[in-house]
Amino acid sequence: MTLAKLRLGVNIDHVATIRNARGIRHPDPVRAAGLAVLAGADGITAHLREDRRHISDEDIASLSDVLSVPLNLEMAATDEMLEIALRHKPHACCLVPEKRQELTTEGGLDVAGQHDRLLPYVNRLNAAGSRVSLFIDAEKSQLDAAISLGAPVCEIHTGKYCELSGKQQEEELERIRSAVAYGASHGIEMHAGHGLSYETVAAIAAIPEIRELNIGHFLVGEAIFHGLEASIKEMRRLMDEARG
Ligand SMILES: CC(=O)[C@@H](O)[C@H](O)COP(=O)(O)O
Ligand SMILES: NCC(=O)COP(=O)(O)O
Repeated sequence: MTLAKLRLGVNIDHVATIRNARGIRHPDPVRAAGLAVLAGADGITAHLREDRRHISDEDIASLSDVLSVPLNLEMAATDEMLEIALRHKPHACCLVPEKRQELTTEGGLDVAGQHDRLLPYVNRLNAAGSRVSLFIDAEKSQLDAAISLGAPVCEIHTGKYCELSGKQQEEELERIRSAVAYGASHGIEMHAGHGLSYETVAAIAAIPEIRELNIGHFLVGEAIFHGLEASIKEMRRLMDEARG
């Protein structure tokens, strides 16, 4: 069976990580976003962290001005980030958890535990016309909370799946499959991402109800060896192959 084509959102955060290592303008993540689009990205994802360790406010302003494809702004649920999102009105806003000391986003947003705190963020972003996405672990309780909040999209955190191996990885994959099926059956558009690579993408891409994958760190790393365009094209090929 051939499944509907998956969208690929290319996350350009770690182009900015390299730029920021020198505090200069090169390499420019906005230029990388343009190349990613030419290579077949259906959208661009950027995480404006509260500590601005990679993407900057100026990057978000430039991406909002120049992108020809949808921008998915990943952000913590804070008043500062809400104000920025309402100013730029990106196509999508993905609410993610943040910890100051973490190296990367360690887990999903605890939507079930913060329902009432998150409600005004979801409502204001929905009202502004941005598609609200909640970055969550593969748990039914989190999806129930997302449904009750009226979020149209959930993105399942695939980081744990990517780090595990053998039976544990298979069990996590099964948890992701059931969560995706559950969310989709309740009308949520299901996305997935975090830590995906050539080795891990196929099993996730083959989950029929998933509509979009967001992939960044691996692609930026692989670009060092094969170039950004070739790396994105290979990821696209693996995703298409997994859809049959
Ligand atoms: C929320 C998420 O998954 C992405 O933001 C991705 O992790 C890249 O940003 P970090 O590596 O800074 O977490
Ligand atoms: N939301 C996941 C994302 O945007 C990309 O994560 P990664 O591939 O950089 O780990």
